[in-house]
Amino acid sequence: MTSEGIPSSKMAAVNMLNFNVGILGHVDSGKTALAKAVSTVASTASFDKNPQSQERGITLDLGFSSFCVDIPEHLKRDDDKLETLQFTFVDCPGHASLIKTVIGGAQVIDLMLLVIDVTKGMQTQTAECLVIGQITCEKMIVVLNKVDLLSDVNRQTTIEKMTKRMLKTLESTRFAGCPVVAVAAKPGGPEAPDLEAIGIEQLVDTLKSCSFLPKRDTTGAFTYAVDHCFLIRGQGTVMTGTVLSGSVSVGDTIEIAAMKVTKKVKSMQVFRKPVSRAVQQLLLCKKVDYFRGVISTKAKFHITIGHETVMARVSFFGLHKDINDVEKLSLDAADRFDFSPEYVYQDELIPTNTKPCMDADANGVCIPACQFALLQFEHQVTCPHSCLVIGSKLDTDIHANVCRLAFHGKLLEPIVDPDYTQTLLPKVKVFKIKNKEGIVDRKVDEYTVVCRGLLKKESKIEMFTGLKVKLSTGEDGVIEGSFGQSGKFKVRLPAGLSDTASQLLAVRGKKTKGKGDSTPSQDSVPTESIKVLLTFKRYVYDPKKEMIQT
Ligand SMILES: Nc1nc2c(ncn2[C@@H]2O[C@H](COP(=O)(O)OP(=O)(O)OP(=O)(O)O)[C@@H](O)[C@H]2O)c(=O)[nH]1
Repeated sequence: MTSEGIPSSKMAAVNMLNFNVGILGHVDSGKTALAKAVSTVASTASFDKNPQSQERGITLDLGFSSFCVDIPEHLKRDDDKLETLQFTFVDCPGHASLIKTVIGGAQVIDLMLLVIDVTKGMQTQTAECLVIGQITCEKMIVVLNKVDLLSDVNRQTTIEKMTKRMLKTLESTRFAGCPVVAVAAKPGGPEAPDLEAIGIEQLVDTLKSCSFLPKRDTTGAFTYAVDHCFLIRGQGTVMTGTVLSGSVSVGDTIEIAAMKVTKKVKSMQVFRKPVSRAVQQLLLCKKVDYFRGVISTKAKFHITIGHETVMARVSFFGLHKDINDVEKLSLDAADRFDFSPEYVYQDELIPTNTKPCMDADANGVCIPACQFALLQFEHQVTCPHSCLVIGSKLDTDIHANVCRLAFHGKLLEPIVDPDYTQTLLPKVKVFKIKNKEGIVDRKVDEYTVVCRGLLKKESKIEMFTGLKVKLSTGEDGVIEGSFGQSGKFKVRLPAGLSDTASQLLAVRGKKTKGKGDSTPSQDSVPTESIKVLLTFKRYVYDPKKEMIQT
C-alpha cells in the first residue's frame, strides 16, 4: 500500500513547513480557478480533473494543489533549519449538496480563503462556509473574485464597498479585521483561456504574512482520513488523504478499520515527492454556530468526523462550565437547546439547570456553558482521539437559505460496541434516573404481594427482577418475577406486610369478592390503594441492557 500525493502533507522534508489553505465559497465563485491561478503543483484529484466534474461543470470532490515560497522571516527560528513554506490548497466544492465534502476538507486546514464573486456578494453557501471556517480554522482571508467583470469606472468603488460590507459582517466573528484581497482568477471567464490572473501576487503576499506555525501533534494512534483511493498497476492500492493523528512510517502495518484488514505501507509521497514519515495535521478549534433549527435531545443528526459523515442519535446530558471549553452562540440559538438535566456523567450528578448558565464575554456575546452529548452512530466510524465532531441537518432543503450546521465539539471518550471488539468496554457511565409507580393488586401471603400498573404488558419483567421497590405504606420489597401475561409482577417483602397494609388489602379483597370477580378491575380499586414505587438508573447507552438500581 502506498500513500501517494498525501496533500496535507505532513510528511514533507525536514526543511519544509507545510501549511494547509482551504478554498471555500459559494458555487461558481471561482474557487477552482483561484486554486489553478495560485498553484504550481497539482495532485491527482485537482482542478476538477474528475470526468463527472467536467461534465457537470462543478467541483465534486476535494482538489489538492500546492506552491512553495522561501520561509518568511516571522516563521524562522534560531534552532530550526526551515527553508521552504509549502502552501497546500484544498479546493472544496461549492454546491450546497456537497457540504459533507466541504466539512471533511475543512477539518485539515489551517487558514481559509473565503472566495466571493464580487458581482454577487455574500450568498447562502458563503455564509455556511464562514460557519465551517469558524469551527475548523484559525485565520481567514476574504478573496473578492471576478473583479474583471466590474466596469473600469466603478471597479475601485465597488471593491471598497464590498470590502467594507464584508468587514462589517465579520465584526462579530473570530475573523474580525481579516485581510480582504481583490482578484480576477480567470479574467474573461471560460471564453478567454489565455488572460493572466489579476491580484495573485498580492494574495500570495497576504498568505505569507498570515502564515503561522500550525500545531502538529505526532503522538497518539495513527489515524488517516482517506479522500481518494485507486489502483495503480504495478504499485497496488493508492490512498490519498490526511493524517488526523499520530504518525506513520514506510514499513509500518496499518489497519483499515472499516474493512477489518491490515496492510503494510510500501511507500509514501507528498505531491509526488517520496517521504518516509507522515505526522498529524489537524488543528482543533471551536467556534460560533448560527443554526436556527431546534437541537433537541434524542434527535438524529449527520455527524462528520474527518471525511466520514454518519447519522447518529444525539442525547444531550447536562451542563459543565469550563471556561477553556466554552462555545459561543447567539442567545437565540442557545435558547432553542432542549436540555435533559437528569443525566449523570461518570458518577457525577450534572447540575439540574434547565437552561444553560449564561455569561457574557467582553463583547457582550452570550456564552452558554459546555454541553455533554452522547452520540449513538448508525454504523461504525473511525474516530481519532479528541477529534473534531460536527453535527448538521443535511436533510434540510438546500434551497431553504438556512445554515445546516448545528453544533460542534471534541470527542471526549469513545465507547466501543462490545459486539465489534472485546478489548474496549464502555467506560463512560451515562444514565437517566427513572421513577415508576404502580399499585399493589393483592396479597398472596404475609411476605408476597402482586402488583400492577408499573410496567407495560410488553415489558420484559425479567429485566426488572431483583430491583428494590418501596410500598407507600413503608415496606421495602424486591421484584421477584412476572405474574401472568398482563404486566403484573410479584414483590417479595422480606419484613412482611405491615398491619396498615394488611388491613387496606383486606378491605379491598372484600369489595372485590362481593362483585364475584377474583381479579379486581380498575374501577373496583379503592381510593386507599397501596402504591408501589420503583427508582432505577437506565443507561442511555447500554450494550448489556442492564438495569442499575440507584
Ligand atoms: N470573468 C471571470 N470569470 C471567472 C473568474 N474566475 C472564475 N470564473 C469563471 O466562473 C466559473 C466558475 O469558476 P470555477 O472556478 O469553476 O468556480 P468554483 O467556485 O470552483 O465552482 P464550484 O467548485 O463548482 O463551486 C467558470 O466559468 C470560470 O471560468 C474570474 O476571475 N473572472
